[in-house]
Amino acid sequence: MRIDIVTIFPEFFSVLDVSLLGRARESGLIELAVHDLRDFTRDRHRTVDDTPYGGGAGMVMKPEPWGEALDSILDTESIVIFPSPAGELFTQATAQELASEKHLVFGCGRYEGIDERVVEYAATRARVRLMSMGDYVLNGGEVAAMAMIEAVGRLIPGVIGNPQSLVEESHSDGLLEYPSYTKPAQWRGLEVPPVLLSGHHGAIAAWRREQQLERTRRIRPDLLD
Ligand SMILES: COC(=O)c1ccnc(N)c1
Repeated sequence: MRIDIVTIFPEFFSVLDVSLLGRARESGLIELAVHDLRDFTRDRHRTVDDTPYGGGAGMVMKPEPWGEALDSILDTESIVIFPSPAGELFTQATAQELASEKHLVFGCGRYEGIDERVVEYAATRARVRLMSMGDYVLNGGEVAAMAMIEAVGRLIPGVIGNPQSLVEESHSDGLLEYPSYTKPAQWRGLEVPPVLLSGHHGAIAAWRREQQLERTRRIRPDLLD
């Protein structure tokens, strides 16, 4: 998979050089490039924003630099993702879906957002989706893009060492994950549930499933609708 990110804070993504995704990039499983939107400006001050038509507080990102940036990146297989509080909710199912794409392009907005014509123009060149991480506002799309890149990247075959660990985690089967324990068996007067020490795999699987259902009912009943 190739991932391109357009942002005015390219240094924000240097963290993607380390850890899991860093290794995935070294192994060629993921090809990632970060583009500074200001490199696509034509004026001396490398201006990326201006006042909003119709008035209102704040500034809007100008369309011209975005047009030049997207023209240099997009191909027919690209899908452009604009992180936005006005987007569709990004879920594990979305991550699974995007993990099979060949080319993800993240357009990270700042200020009061990006001129809407950028989204309209991008849609003439590629598939476009606005994606939200939940009902809250951030200062820019970078944090959301980072979360989506991690959520998607870890699902790409070969990125995670043991693919089985992807099967038993929260939301992979629509439920919250069961609680996990490791040594020591007693810690500060707290015990590990005895069934987990029983070696009885059937009973352990049944207990874990019940824990998933109980937790989901208690914490995220909406997932059971
Ligand atoms: C500027 O972007 C945001 O504020 C944003 C992006 C994605 N999800 C959100 N909940 C907010």
